[in-house]
Amino acid sequence: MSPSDHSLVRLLAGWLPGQRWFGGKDGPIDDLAIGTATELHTGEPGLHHLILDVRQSGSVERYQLLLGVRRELPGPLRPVEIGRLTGEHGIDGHVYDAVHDPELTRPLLAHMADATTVGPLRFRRAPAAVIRTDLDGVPSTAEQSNTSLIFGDAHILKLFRRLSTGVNPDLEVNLALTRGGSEHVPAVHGWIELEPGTDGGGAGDEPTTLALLSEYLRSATDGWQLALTSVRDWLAQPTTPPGPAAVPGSETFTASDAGAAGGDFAAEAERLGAATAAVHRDLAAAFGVTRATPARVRDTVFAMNEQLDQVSAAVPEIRPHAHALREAFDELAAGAGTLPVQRVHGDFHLGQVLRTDTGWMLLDFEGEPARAPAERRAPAHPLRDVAGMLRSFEYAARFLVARNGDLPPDTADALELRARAWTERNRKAFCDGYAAAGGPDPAAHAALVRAFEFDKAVYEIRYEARNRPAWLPVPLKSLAHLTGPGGRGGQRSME
Ligand SMILES: Nc1ncnc2c1ncn2[C@@H]1O[C@H](COP(=O)(O)OP(=O)(O)O)[C@@H](O)[C@H]1O
Ligand SMILES: O=P(O)(O)O[C@H]1O[C@H](CO)[C@@H](O[C@H]2O[C@H](CO)[C@@H](O)[C@H](O)[C@H]2O)[C@H](O)[C@H]1O
Repeated sequence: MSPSDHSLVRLLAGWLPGQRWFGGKDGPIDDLAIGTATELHTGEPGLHHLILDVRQSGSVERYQLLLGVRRELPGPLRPVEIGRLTGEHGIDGHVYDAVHDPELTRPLLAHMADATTVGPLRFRRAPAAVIRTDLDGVPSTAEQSNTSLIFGDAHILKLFRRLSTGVNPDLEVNLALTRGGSEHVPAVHGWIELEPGTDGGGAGDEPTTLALLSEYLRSATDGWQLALTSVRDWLAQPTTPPGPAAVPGSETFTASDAGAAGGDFAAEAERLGAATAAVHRDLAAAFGVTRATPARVRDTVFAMNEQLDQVSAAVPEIRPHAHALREAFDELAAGAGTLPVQRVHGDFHLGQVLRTDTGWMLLDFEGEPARAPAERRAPAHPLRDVAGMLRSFEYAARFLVARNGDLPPDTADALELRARAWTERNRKAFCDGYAAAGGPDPAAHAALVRAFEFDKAVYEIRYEARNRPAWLPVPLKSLAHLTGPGGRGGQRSME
């Protein structure tokens, strides 16, 4: 296959915007080129690894793809067909997203087990890891930005879809935490990387991480699913009698009432807070703690305002909230003292935590996919992660309320009250667990937490616009609550 295969390029340009992991849905593709093409499996079916250079609004992003080629496409693979090539550059057959073809997933494990190099691709096995080569991979159905393949009950391979030059922080941090003996992260089993110099440069001698193979935590359920189950239970509590009084005690309905419902999540939220504090300690031990001067804190606030400018330009619906957002950012700048900063998770939310038989595990230290690699690695105050998780409680409740569509106003108000009660109860439990386990007390740093939460909400609006436009109402609606009267913008009393 040659990088100048125009038919393939045309097919890919039409196919990319429909993929969950494509982060450029907010604008057209101006140009697409195949950066590297590496044949990983010859014959029928064939397997090619592609790196695509996608130009949009003047900048180029790189995406990774495993392309399968078959003369005849079996029924189960038809939905993932990209198109058909008729002899161009020796390809005569159907091309498709190969992560859905179990036959083509085994070679990936075999290459990692043997630590081979194929063209610019280097397959690596972690020291002491045993990689099974007799398992087929099945794509995970979890809600995620990349694509993960699950190999039996042994391994999970995350294929980073949008590539950042250099070692991915997910690999870097997981290796460091595993080495330090952290109990809250799955073991690294291997990875795939791109030789330095083959990817447009920019990172000196550092290879670019393409995929991460980890221990598969088979008994685990992710926090997002657990939280949704709890919210669903709570929202479905019978209401009596119908009509305006349908909300049980709506005027006096409190966060503690939410605990009376089935599927209460608060004890889990508290344990999750404790696990988060433990991982922050492990991260501090592995990477150290430094102190950010007031000038650096003001730089952080500058970056928050800058992100808001960018998002306001792209998503006009955020503009009515801009003033309240800037007030919260400026309050942090005004009171800026010296802050302890360290490596943090960087994109902490309920989809990044797994409840196993033995407790909570933390995943995906990649940072926010929409940020530049240097920003993702930058030390931050650990309450930034706490704020991320607090947003996630809000998301879980609001996601299900949004799913109910247009409801009569009374019913909508009732659901809103219930959702808020669930959110408050779990936010508090999480913060209590975090502080009790030795983390800085969120209640004692309200301005900091608020600024981080608002900044995360702005980030989420951009993320949803680019990746999942159908979800955009979730963070937008929560902004109205956050910045409105009685929202967190008005909760100065915590300090
Ligand atoms: N080691 C693991 N064991 C079991 N499930 C996992 C593991 N790692 C990830 N998952 C599942 O995959 C989902 C997505 O993983 P994540 O690393 O957050 O991917 P992404 O960065 O693409 O969002 C998680 O929410 C979880 O359900
Ligand atoms: O998991 P990723 O590292 O890819 O993070 C990105 O995608 C997340 C969604 O998959 C996104 O998280 C947002 O949606 C979650 C529900 O799906 C919610 O729990 C989070 O609170 C919310 O931020 C994340 O922001 C993004 O970086």
